[in-house]
Amino acid sequence: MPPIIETRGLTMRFPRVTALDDLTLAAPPGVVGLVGANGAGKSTLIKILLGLLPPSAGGAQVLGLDIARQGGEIRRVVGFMPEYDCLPPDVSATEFVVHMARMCGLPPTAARERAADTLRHVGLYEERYRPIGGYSTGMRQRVKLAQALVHDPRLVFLDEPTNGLDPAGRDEMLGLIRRIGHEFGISVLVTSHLLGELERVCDHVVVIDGGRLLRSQAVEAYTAASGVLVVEVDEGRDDLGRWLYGRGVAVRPEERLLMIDIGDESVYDLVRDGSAELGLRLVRMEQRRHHIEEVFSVAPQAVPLPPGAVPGPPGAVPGGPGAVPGPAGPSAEELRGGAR
Ligand SMILES: Nc1ncnc2c1ncn2[C@@H]1O[C@H](COP(=O)(O)OP(=O)(O)OP(=O)(O)O)[C@@H](O)[C@H]1O
Repeated sequence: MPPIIETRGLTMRFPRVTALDDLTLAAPPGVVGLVGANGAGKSTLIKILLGLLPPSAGGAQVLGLDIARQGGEIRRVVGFMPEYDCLPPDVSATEFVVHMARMCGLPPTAARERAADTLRHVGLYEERYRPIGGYSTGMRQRVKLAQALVHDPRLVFLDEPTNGLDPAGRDEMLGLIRRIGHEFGISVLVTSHLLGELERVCDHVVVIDGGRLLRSQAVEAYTAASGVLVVEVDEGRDDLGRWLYGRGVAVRPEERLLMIDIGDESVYDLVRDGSAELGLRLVRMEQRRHHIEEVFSVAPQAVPLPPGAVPGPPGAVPGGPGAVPGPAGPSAEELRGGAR
């Protein structure tokens, strides 16, 4: 399937900052996440893709349409939910969304029908007749989403749609985004500075940092199995660690668990045998999966053992290939808190 978005060397220089720096990427149809810390260049990219802001250099296509020459056509087939609140307080959601449908060229009756359907789809019912000024943040986000969908677009750009929502509102919004992509068949480009939430709803995630592309790949590729085996025993963690270490296994403790390098398959048998020989109850043995947050971590590091946990010569615990990445780099929460 052809990409929904393709950029080539896209660059946007403002007088004091380069917001996008030679960005080349291709995003497939489906739900695509665009993640980056505040100021990474997400909103700038959306404005350029809508044909509203001419880039300093490079080019892009959206649904095969060229941003430099076909901005109007792009905006006809793409819906946009902006990050910031831009709703008139003294009209109702129905009036506003009907108005937006009319602006997109729908005749009056079709505009009213589409507005009613769309507001229902985003979960606004009786409230839709009340003035927007009295709405909660969650309701306002839904109105912004409805106006992005009312002209039946093939693709929607959602800029930070979970901003300002409480955990329940966030879950509902994420559920809606998945439905838009998977039930309504509308491709979605959704931005967030929260990596974890994109992991839950997206098929593909693009990560940018300081206007540069860090990574663009399917979500499964971010969360592929790592080379680390996680083992939990109900007691005797250190005994098992020593036992494994004595047989040449690279092992280190982490909280109540043992992290073991999967050198080869025999390590599974060794864990089983060690637990049996020591009379320990094996609670868990599973291959650790990567987290999407690790994109922002620096190179994997060895984590030193707490004194006396698993004895061995100094530096014996391996930090080579397969070592669990250390807690370096900003976490998702730090990314979130960074510039708010
Ligand atoms: N019109 C403008 N003039 C000058 N600088 C701008 C302009 N628009 C954006 N910038 C700068 O470009 C950089 C990228 O901004 P952008 O809004 O695209 O980031 P973002 O990833 O969407 O972050 P946020 O979530 O905070 O909006 C920032 O340093 C911002 O200050």
